[in-house]
Parts: sequence; structure tokens; C-alpha cells
Amino acid sequence: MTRSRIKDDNNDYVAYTQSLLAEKFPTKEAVITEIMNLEAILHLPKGTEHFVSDLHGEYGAFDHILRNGSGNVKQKIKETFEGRLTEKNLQDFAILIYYPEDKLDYQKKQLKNNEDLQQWYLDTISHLLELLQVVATKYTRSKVRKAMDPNFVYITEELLYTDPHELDKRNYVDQLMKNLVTMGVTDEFIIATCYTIQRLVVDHLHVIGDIYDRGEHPDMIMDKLMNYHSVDIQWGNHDMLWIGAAAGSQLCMLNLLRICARYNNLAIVEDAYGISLRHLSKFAEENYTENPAFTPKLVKGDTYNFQGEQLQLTQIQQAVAVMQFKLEGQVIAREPDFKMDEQALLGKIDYQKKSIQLHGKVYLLDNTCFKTIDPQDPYSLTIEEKQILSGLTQSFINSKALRHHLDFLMEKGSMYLCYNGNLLVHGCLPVDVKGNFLAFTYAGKKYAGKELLDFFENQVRKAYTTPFCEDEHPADIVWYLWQGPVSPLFGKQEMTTFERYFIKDKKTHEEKRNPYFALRKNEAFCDKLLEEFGLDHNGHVINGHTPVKRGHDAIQANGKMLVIDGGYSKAYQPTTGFGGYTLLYNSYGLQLVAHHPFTSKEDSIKNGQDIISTTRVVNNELNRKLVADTDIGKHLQKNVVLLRALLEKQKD
Ligand SMILES: O=P(O)(O)OC[C@H]1O[C@](O)(COP(=O)(O)O)[C@@H](O)[C@@H]1O
Ligand SMILES: [Mn+2]
Repeated sequence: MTRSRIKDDNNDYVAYTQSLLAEKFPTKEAVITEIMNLEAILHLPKGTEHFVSDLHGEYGAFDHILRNGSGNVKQKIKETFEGRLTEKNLQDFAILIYYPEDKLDYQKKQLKNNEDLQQWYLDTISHLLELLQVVATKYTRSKVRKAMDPNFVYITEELLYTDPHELDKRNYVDQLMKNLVTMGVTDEFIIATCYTIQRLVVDHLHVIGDIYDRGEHPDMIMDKLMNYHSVDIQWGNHDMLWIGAAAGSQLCMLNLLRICARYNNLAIVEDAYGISLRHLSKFAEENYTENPAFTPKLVKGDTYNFQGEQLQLTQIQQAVAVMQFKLEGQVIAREPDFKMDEQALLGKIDYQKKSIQLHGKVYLLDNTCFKTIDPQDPYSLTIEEKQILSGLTQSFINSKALRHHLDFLMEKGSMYLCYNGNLLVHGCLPVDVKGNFLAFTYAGKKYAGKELLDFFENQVRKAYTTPFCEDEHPADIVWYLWQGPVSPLFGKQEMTTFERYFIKDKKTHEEKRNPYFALRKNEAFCDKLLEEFGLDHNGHVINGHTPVKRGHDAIQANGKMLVIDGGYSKAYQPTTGFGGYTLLYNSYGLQLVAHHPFTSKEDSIKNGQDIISTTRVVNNELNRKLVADTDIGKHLQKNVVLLRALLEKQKD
């Protein structure tokens, strides 16, 4: 585009926006009011951003962290009441704000004496109002109002903005409080106020990928996100499996089914998304048997629902894995641009000797289950496998409940996001050992760096909107994002699923990481990443994806790189040794929060247990950041300029 064209477009945009504004604010007074309103907002402190990642279906832990704002609610309580309330009362008050309904029930059972209970109500309401006042100071009245339960807006505002210390007003406030009690809505009021506080403590949530797989309830996480006031999502490699399955990729679907069987989570497919696995289960039962390599991974405290479930899951996992390896061969053959020939493995097997040749070396295969494989044509599916797959594919494409969740994942999600100067990506930017962006060539065109991510994003959107057609396979690329060597979401050379099932030698299980993960410790490399996305060197790169072990630093490259795999995945906690990291970015700067593993909601309420978290400051802003310093603030500033111009016009 030429310079003058850009200028013309820009002028058109200005004229267009100005005409919209003129319609919205038709009088001089209306324009002046709006300018004053915007100028005031620009001077408020920046809202708090909350970053979480790798939720992996762990609804309980995620829900808890949302409710406590990664420790931010407790922090506000401490700042407001320390010295006035005992440690136990501070903690009890915090639990009330996280789980108001349950805590109220518990409290009522505890305080049998009516007078004690009445006193508790009065104290609690006055503490809640005090805290609400503190957390509301960052926002305009109109934003605070939007955060309130519509049923209690009037009374909350009266209580919030009236000073009870003014003698004339005390009677009025007392009367309002009494009314709450006499009308029998104290509980509702307390509950509503607790949720308003939760909501105001975090202004915006970023989910840096991998909502799905391994844990029990990604569906409930999706519901929760869909009801959250402000959120964006960066897609993770596991999320791609579900998007791919809904877009008709059988390979994505097989991978997710295999993972569900492996982690004893098939209920999510059947119960939450209404997809019947009866045919698959029957086929697996008829063709596969006990096999130690396919024993499901149970997390601590998890049990089987019925006798024989373990065997059933083992059989399903094998049936699905074999179909997966067959289809990998087919997709790799029809997509030469993927350059993954080395990873079509069934053709490299000597079926008589039960061995495979990998990278020039022969390995014996253990625990094989190749009954349905034709050695002459190893990638072909049997008739029954084909039938099962086509039935399942249709079910995944047509599941309304799944679409409902994935539509949201598409709408709020993207491959990466630049937000308030930071770059958010689940995995990495694939590079060579020198840090040069690796190119992926597709249909004769090369893509690298930011362009690569943009390319993949377009392809994912295309595949999602055109599910499954006979000859074209737009969703193949979605599968590539799961395990392709130049996938920014995977970030490894190859996935060794087959090797981990069938080969003893652990060396073959290694998945070599892209050089990005070593280079990201280096500040200059991070600056290069930020530049690639048009961001300045004050920004940070924020990744998820790689579980950070206890003792390994989540803050790298002199604070420029932050790796916050939430470590929610219970299955991975024995490896990481703790409950993972989240991140907060408020007007004072960035803080990394380390969490202990979450036990349960019941434990929190009964024993006052919180997820103990420790906060580490990543950086402290020299000057407190204001809305004016944020992306939204910049947008508002542009509007102020346009409104001022409009005002000039109106004066003429
Ligand atoms: O531990 P599991 O469930 O067998 O999964 C291992 C696989 O998961 C992956 O780590 C991908 O999942 P993550 O994105 O959670 O890391 C693969 O690289 C690996 O092959
Ligand atoms: Mn991941």
C-alpha cells in the first residue's frame, strides 16, 4: 500500500469515527461530558491482569484460583484489615469471599446462638462494604455498577457512597442495613457482594492455552470462562486436538480419545459432549486384551467406577492408538509439506521379528498389539475401523455442546496476543540454533516468525468453519499444530508416543525441544521476539506449555521471559513438585505467584485452607501505571482527540 493510500484510509477512518461520535454525542454538552469522562478514566490506575495457563481440565483448582484472584483477594483483605482482625478471622473472611454460599451455610451451623449469628451478619456486612470500597477505587462508578448484582445496585451504592460517620447519615445507613435483615435478603446480599469483590479484584484474565486434556472437567472450565467478565485465550497444542476433531480431523480426534482413555476421562466425551463410544468400546473389547503398556494413568485419590473399567480403558487406548498410527502414515503421505516421513512408523516395522528401525538403529518391540495391522499395507484401516471412525467423526462434528464451547474458544482465542506491551504465546516461536526463525513451507509459500503464527491462525479458522470434506483436508494443519516439527504450539522435533508404548530404551522416548527453549533465557533473544511483533523492549514474553519444576526458574532473561505453566495438572504434580505458577500484572508491576497443590473446596471451607501462595515481584513500575498507559487507554486517547475536534466543529 502506498503512503498516500494509507493516509487516505486513515482520513476515511477518522471521518467515519467522527461521524459515529457526532451521532452518539449530538450536543456540545454531551461531547464535553464524554471528554471529561474519558480524561478521568485515563487517570485511573491500570486494572489488574491475571495470567493462567495449562489448566488441563482441573476445574477445582482453576475455579479456586479465579475466586481468590491468585492471592489478590487475600492481599486486599490484609491491606485493609491487618491489625484489626486476627489471622484466623482474616482467613475466614477470605474464604467467605471465595465461596460465599458454602461459607454462609457453614457459619450458620457453627453459630447456634441467634445473637452471635446476628452480630456476625452485621460485622460481615460492614467488612464487606469496607473492602468493596477499597477494590472499587480503581474504577469508575459506572464500571463498579456493572460488576454488581442488578438486584442490589441501589442499596449497595447507597451503602457504598454514603459516609456512615456523618451523624445525619447514620440513621439512614442503619435503616438500610435493618431492611436487609427484615426483608430476609441478607444472605443474598452477602453472596452478591462477595462476587462483586471477586470480579473487581481482577479486571481481565488471560488463559495461555491447554484448557483441555488430562484432567476431568475442561467442559466446566469452558462454562466458567464463558461467564467470566473479561477474558482472552491463546490456543495450546491440546486445544488444537479438540478444535481439529470438531473440524473433522480424525487424527486429532484419535489423539484426544487416546489421552482420555489414558487418563480415565472418557466421561467428558460421553457425558459432557454426548458422543457415544459404544461401538468403539465393543470393537476394542473384541480385538484387544490386557497390556501393561496401556494401563491408564490414575492420579492420586482417583478410582475406577466399576470392576473391569481398567481393562476396558486399556483396550480402548490400544484400539485408538493403533488407528492413530495408521492415520499418521496416511496424513504424512498426503501432506508432503509437513516433512514428517520419518514419523510414519508402521511401515518401518518388521512384523515377524517384532522390531523397528529408527534413525538407522533396530529396536525390539514390547507389548505389541498389531492384530488389525496388515503388514503389506500397514496404514490401511479395517472395514470396522473405518465405520467406527466415520461414526465418531460425525458425532464430534455434530455435537452441539462441543460446538458451543469451541465457538467460544475460536472467538476469544488466537495463536498469540500482544497486550499492553507483552507478547503471549502458549509454546514458542520455532527457531534454529542461532535463533533465526524457522520457515514452514506450505503450498509453495514460506512462513516464519510472526507470519508463521498468522498463517496457522488463518488455517485453523478456515478448517473450523469448513468441517470435513471428502477430498480436501483443511484440518490436517490443525493436527500439524499438535505435533509438527515447526509447530509453535508443540515446540519439539517429534512426538514419541509410539516409542513410549513399545520400546524399552528410554533414549527413544526423548522429545527434542526446539532451540527456542534454551535461547529464551537470553535477554537479547527476547528483545528480538518482541521486535518481531512490533513491541518495544519494555515488554515481556509470557509462555505456558513447559511444566516448570520446583527450583527451576519461571523468571528468565532478566525478567523478560515468564514461563507460567500453571502446574494444575495433577498427573504432572509429582514431577513439578508443586501446584504451579500464575502471574498478576497490576498498576505497580508484574508479580509471579507460586501455588501449593489445591486439595478441595470442602477442605478450604472447613479448615480455612487456601492454596498457599508466595508472590515474587518481577518488576516494579517506577511510576504507577495508569489506564492511559494501556492499549485501551491509547484507544481512548484517540477518541478524546476526535471528540475535541468535534467540539471545535460544533463551536463553529
Ligand atoms: O504424559 P503424557 O500424557 O503421555 O503426554 C506426553 C505427551 O504430551 C506432550 O508433552 C504434549 O503435552 P503438553 O503440551 O502438555 O506438554 C507431548 O510432547 C508428549 O508426547
Ligand atoms: Mn502444551
